[in-house]
Amino acid sequence: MDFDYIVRNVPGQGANLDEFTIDFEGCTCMDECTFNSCSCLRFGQNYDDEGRLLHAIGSTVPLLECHENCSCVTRETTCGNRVVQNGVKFQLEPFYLKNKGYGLRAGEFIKAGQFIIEYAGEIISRDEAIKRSENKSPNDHNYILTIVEHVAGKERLTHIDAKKKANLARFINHSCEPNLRPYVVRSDCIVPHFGLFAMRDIQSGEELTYDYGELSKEQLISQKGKPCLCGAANCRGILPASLF
Ligand SMILES: C[S@@+](CC[C@H](N)C(=O)[O-])C[C@H]1O[C@@H](n2cnc3c(N)ncnc32)[C@H](O)[C@@H]1O
Repeated sequence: MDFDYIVRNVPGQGANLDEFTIDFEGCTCMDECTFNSCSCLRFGQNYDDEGRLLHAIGSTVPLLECHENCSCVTRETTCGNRVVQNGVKFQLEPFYLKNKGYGLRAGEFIKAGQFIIEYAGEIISRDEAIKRSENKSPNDHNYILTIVEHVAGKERLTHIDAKKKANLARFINHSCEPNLRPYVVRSDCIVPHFGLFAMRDIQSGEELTYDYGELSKEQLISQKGKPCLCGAANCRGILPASLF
């Protein structure tokens, strides 16, 4: 439980600092930012009036929020296209589970589509991610999350290590039948945010979980890996563990 609390990603070993600079052109909306007028919403409206995600579950369209360079910066508390950047709005509670270590649960009722938290940590290079995972014993918890994106025919990997610098998202366990869905979100710079949204209504006290991803080819063949203890009827049996 020993880590420095941060609210958003910070550059770590090997990170490209240029990717953290505020770079995107902003929208020029004089009024409300909507699908018809706002250049940040060219892929579609992101949120409803209550800040709930509108994209269909399973959509791969990138989610772009308004930012520092947008004219709505003067209305940033009311602009409806700023949700992930405004941070956690619900009571979230770390708690101890015998078999999985710590987990995170909802401290209040949360409606489907609401933003819960982003997985924040140190952004590190691929080499550093390999080095850190090699230095870990197989039974240690893994806190390195890799975002895989396909941009213009190329694979783009972002490694987020929440071991030493993190927010409460580091406590969220995997489930093969999760109640949260991750979404890649960008606002001001190239470095993506890993936003977690409620897939359905969540009751106070329910453990929050998301699916850590597909099993790698090697895992599918060998069926080796950490046993998954999510308890879901459709449990795949092992924890998705591939870094890349
Ligand atoms: C990001 S951490 C989650 C928080 C962690 N349980 C803790 O105590 O800090 C990921 C690690 O939690 C454990 N874990 C998460 N989901 C699990 C599951 N469904 N079954 C077994 N272990 C799980 C694994 O050790 C995994 O590497």
